[in-house]
Amino acid sequence: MYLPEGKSVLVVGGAGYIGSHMIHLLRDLNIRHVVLDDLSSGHREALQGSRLIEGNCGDATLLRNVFAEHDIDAVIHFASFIEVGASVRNPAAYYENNVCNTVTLLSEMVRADVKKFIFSSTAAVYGLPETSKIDESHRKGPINPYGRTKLMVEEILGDFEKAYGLRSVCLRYFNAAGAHPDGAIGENHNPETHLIPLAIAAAITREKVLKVFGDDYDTRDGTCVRDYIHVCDLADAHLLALKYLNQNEASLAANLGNEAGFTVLEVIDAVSRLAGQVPYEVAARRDGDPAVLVADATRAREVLGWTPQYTDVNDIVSHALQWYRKIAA
Ligand SMILES: NC(=O)c1ccc[n+]([C@@H]2O[C@H](COP(=O)([O-])OP(=O)(O)OC[C@H]3O[C@@H](n4cnc5c(N)ncnc54)[C@H](O)[C@@H]3O)[C@@H](O)[C@H]2O)c1
Ligand SMILES: O=c1ccn([C@@H]2O[C@H](COP(=O)(O)OP(=O)(O)O[C@H]3O[C@H](CO)[C@H](O)[C@H](O)[C@H]3O)[C@@H](O)[C@H]2O)c(=O)[nH]1
Repeated sequence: MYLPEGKSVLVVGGAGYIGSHMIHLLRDLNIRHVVLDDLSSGHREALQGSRLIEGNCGDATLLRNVFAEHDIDAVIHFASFIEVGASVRNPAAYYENNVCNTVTLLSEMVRADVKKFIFSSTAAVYGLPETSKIDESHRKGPINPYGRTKLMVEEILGDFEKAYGLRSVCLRYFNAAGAHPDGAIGENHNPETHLIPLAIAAAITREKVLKVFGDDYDTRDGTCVRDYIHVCDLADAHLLALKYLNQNEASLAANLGNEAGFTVLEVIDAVSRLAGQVPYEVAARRDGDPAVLVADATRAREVLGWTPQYTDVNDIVSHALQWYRKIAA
């Protein structure tokens, strides 16, 4: 249903946060897979024994060997640099890794006649929202280099489909959060910039005060609203995207979010209830932060048949908390 008999999926960036949850799911379902990751931000132990080829997806020679040795039917591409602020300070590194290396990967796929691709895109391709919920037809206007790298790859994918017949599913995640409920894997970024793990660390260690970036936005309490989506629900959507590419002739772009927004202060409240009081102070706005980002994920539900399982923010926070306690122990 997901792959033709005997074939494998290549998971690029599978040792990272979201990628490792994909690998966990593939292993649970006995779906053949191999991981390519340069471990620039990923963790070998997050693979829990799945096969790792250590290397960069911009290395054409390595890719040629990977495609020659493994019977790959599809590629899921999680590998990229992910920090909006760093992309503003060092755009060259972001265009190099997120765009140039991806073009090399795509070109080697075409050379090896591998024509199915699932891409980690982002809500950041939309830029400043013009509607309360964002659907896929919303105007694209990224406001930082990170978002532009993702939109560029989406456009490149359109050209590769026309020219070479390479089909893709671009999954535009909103805010990935949470950890595997079995406690085995979770978010381990260094430096960590994401709200939920930082709020948990502040509550547990009480060493650092969480900075709330702005309380003068036009929202119900003045802080930014985001759509937090559980990382296991993201992994499920990739599986459905594999099925989609196996059963359809078309490409697709789909939002992945819970269609509900939480303010920064509401997230702090949820963390405070589960982990203890979060020490915080209001700081200046962070550059490049839209006030509200909430998904309309109708297309993922209707076309892919996706139903998120962990829609309660308390589940998202409690899974992240369980993971935090494990790595802090
Ligand atoms: N975390 C989020 O909230 C979020 C939201 C929207 C989109 N995304 C996208 O999802 C993807 C995964 O995000 P994440 O949070 O798991 O990030 P992550 O940094 O945890 O994982 C990325 C993985 O890719 C690897 N990698 C990076 N460049 C590589 C290269 N050139 N060759 C081989 N491996 C390479 C890293 O070592 C790491 O294991 C990224 O593309 C990101 O842009 C993430
Ligand atoms: O210490 C912090 C960290 C975050 N925030 C706020 O919390 C919200 C969420 O911030 P995150 O850094 O957790 O996530 P982002 O919304 O900035 O970005 C995430 O989602 C984007 C898409 O919406 C991109 O894909 C990006 O890669 C991904 O990290 C934002 O309003 C941010 O200003 C704080 O107030 N204090």
